[in-house]
Amino acid sequence: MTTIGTPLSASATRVLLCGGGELGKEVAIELQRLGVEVIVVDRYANSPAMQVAHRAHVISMLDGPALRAVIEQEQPHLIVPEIEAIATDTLAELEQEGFTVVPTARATQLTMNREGIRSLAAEELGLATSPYRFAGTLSEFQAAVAEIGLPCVVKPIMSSSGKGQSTLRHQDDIKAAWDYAQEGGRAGGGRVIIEGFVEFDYEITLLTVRHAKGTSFCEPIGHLQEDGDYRTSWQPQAMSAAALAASQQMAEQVTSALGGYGVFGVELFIRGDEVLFSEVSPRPHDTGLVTLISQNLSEFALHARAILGLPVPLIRQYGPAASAVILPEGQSSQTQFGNLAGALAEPDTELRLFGKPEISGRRRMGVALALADDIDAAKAKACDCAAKVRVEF
Ligand SMILES: Nc1ncnc2c1ncn2[C@@H]1O[C@H](COP(=O)(O)OP(=O)(O)OP(=O)(O)O)[C@@H](O)[C@H]1O
Ligand SMILES: NCC(=O)N[C@@H]1O[C@H](COP(=O)([O-])[O-])[C@@H](O)[C@H]1O
Ligand SMILES: [Mg+2]
Repeated sequence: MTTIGTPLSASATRVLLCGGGELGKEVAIELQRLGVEVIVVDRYANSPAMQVAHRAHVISMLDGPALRAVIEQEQPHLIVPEIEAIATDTLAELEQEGFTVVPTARATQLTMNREGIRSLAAEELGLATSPYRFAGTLSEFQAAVAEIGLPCVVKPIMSSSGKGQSTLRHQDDIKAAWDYAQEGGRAGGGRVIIEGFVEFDYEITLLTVRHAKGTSFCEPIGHLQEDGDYRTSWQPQAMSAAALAASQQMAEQVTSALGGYGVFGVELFIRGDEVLFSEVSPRPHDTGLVTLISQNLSEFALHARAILGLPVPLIRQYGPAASAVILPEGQSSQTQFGNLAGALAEPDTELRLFGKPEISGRRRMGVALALADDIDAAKAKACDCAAKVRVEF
C-alpha cells in the first residue's frame, strides 16, 4: 500500500479483522493510529476490538456465505484473521477473486488445522517436531497412543488456547482423553493429534515479522502454560547462541513457506541446543502481549506496519519484561475491576483490561505488564500486579 486514505471517505484504507478479541483490539488501535478504517467481525457483540473499531458485524465466521456477504459488502483492502476458527476455504476463494488475506489464505488454512501445519513443518520442511499420529476414531486413537507411548499430549486438530487438550499419562485415561478432545474441538468432534510428550527445558514464542524489506525477529519470549493456556510470559528468554540461531532458522523456514506479510508467533520447544517446532500462529500471539511494554513497536504495531507494507527498520527491546494474565472465573455481564491503585503502585507496571462484555466460567479478561532489572523481578512484578486486581462479578 503506497498511501493511506481518510477513514469513512471514498479514499479510506479499509482493514477487516476476522475476530475481535484482545489481540485484535491492539491491532485495531495500531491501525487507527495510522488512520486506517477498521471493521471488526466476531461471533458476539461488543467484543474488545469492536469497541475501538469504526464498524462491526456479528456473524459466525465459520459460516462461509455469511463471511462472504460481509466481505463483499465492506470491500476491505486487507482481510486480517485474528482467530483460527474461520471459514478459511471462503477466504481462499475470496483471495482468488482479488481480495488480500493476511498473511495468505493458504497460511490460514494450514494453521487452522494441526494436521496441515504439522505435515508442512515435519514432512515437507523436515523440521524436528515431537513424534505424532492422527486419529479419527477411538480405536485409531488407541492404536496411535500405543505407537507413540506414554506420556503423550492429545489435542483436537482444530482447537486453540488448550481447549480439548490433555496429557495422557496412564492407560486408564485413554477414554477420558478421547472424550475430552471430542468435546473441546471448535468444530465439534473429530480428528485429534497425539504427540509424544516433550521434556523441554523451556519453550519460546519467536515473534517473526515478514515485511516489505525482509524478515525480522523479536527477542525470544519465554512462557509458562497451564492446561494448554498461557499464564505468564517474559522477554528476553535467555538462550544459548546455538539454540537461538536454530530457532531463527526454523522460524524463517516455516514463515517463508507460509508467505505473506505480518507477524507470526512461532512456538518452539528447547532442550539444550536442540529446537523442536511445535506450531505457529500466522498473526500476533497471546504470549506476545508482553511486547506491549517490552518493545518500541509491540507485536501489534509490527503487524499493522507489516501488513500495510510499511518498513520495520528496528525493533528496540527495553530489557527484562513480563506479562501475567488476569484469568478470573465467574458469571457476569458487568464485571468490575477494583484495587487498581494497588495493582499499579509499583513503577513500570501497566494494565490492559480487555472490556469483554461477559464472563461465563474462566476467561482471560486482562493482562498485567511489567519492566524490571531482571526477568525474575519482572515476572514477580507482573504476577503481583495481576493478583492485586480485584475482580467482582
Ligand atoms: N508435545 C508436547 N509436549 C509437551 N508439552 C506440550 C506438547 N504439546 C503442547 N504442550 C504444552 O501445551 C501448550 C499448548 O499447546 P499448543 O500450543 O499446541 O495448544 P494450543 O491450543 O494451540 O494453544 P494456543 O492456541 O494458546 O497456542 C504448549 O505451549 C506446551 O506448554
Ligand atoms: N491463544 C489464542 C488467543 O489468545 N486468542 C485471543 O483470544 C480471543 C478469544 O478470547 P475469548 O475466548 O475470551 O473470547 C481471540 O479473539 C484472540 O484475541
Ligand atoms: Mg500454542
